[in-house]
Amino acid sequence: NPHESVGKQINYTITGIEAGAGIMSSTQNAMKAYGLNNDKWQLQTSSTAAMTSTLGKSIKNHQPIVVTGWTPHWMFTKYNLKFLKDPKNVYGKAEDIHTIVRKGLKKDKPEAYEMLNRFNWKPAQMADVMLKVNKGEDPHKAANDWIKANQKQVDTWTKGIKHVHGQSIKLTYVAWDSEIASTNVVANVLRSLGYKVDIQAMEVQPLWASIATNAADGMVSAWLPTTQGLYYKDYKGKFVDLGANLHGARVGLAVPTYMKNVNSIGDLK
Ligand SMILES: C[SH](C)CC(=O)O
Repeated sequence: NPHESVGKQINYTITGIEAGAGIMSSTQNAMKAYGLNNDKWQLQTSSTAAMTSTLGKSIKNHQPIVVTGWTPHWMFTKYNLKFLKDPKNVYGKAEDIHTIVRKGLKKDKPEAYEMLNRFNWKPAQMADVMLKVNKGEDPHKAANDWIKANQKQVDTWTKGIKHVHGQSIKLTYVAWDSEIASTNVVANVLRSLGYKVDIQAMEVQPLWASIATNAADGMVSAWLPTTQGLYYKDYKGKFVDLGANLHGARVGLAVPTYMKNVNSIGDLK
């Protein structure tokens, strides 16, 4: 019933992803900041796959829904979505995705360090690989196809770095479509330098712990400064931040564009 408050229409539920994701702590902050925090409101934790499938079903049935959303992500190309304005700037401005490596990597594996330090690409390029994977292509192959189609740019990440033999690299990541794309591209480029590369998916907290405990060599999944700012602070001093590998990402609450009268997070009340 369109005359009911939006909150009532969505059963006071914001459809989220896995609990430890930075977007979830930002959303809890947003619910407090915008007064969506009485006992009726809930932030549903599930997984990225469950969130995108619930989103797809709601859109198919033209139903109202509010999800934790981010770009680059295929959900913004596949569906007509809009971010809700965040006048209190709880989610932060445009986010960057940083490359984080373990202390000591530069000394132990200078070639891998150098390549990881140079890795950088644009949101549209990440979205390219993501869309191929979403269409069912194997991530390793989708990454390889992208590398072949962008060989000149990829060569700038390895130019002058000598080939290695008999060395391995362990990359960790979170199985968000965005990081499946970036981690597979980086893994394939490291393989082209001669490394044996193992990539392992996990939740955000173990991801940061894997670098801080030297269990892994590096990761390209750090959404900063706001989204994973808590982890950055918790593990300060136990990792090396190689800076942004992608600028202009964005995190927030998103709704289908057919929810005409909802344009700011405050409109949900
Ligand atoms: C789901 S966003 C890509 C990143 C995060 O929430 O930590």
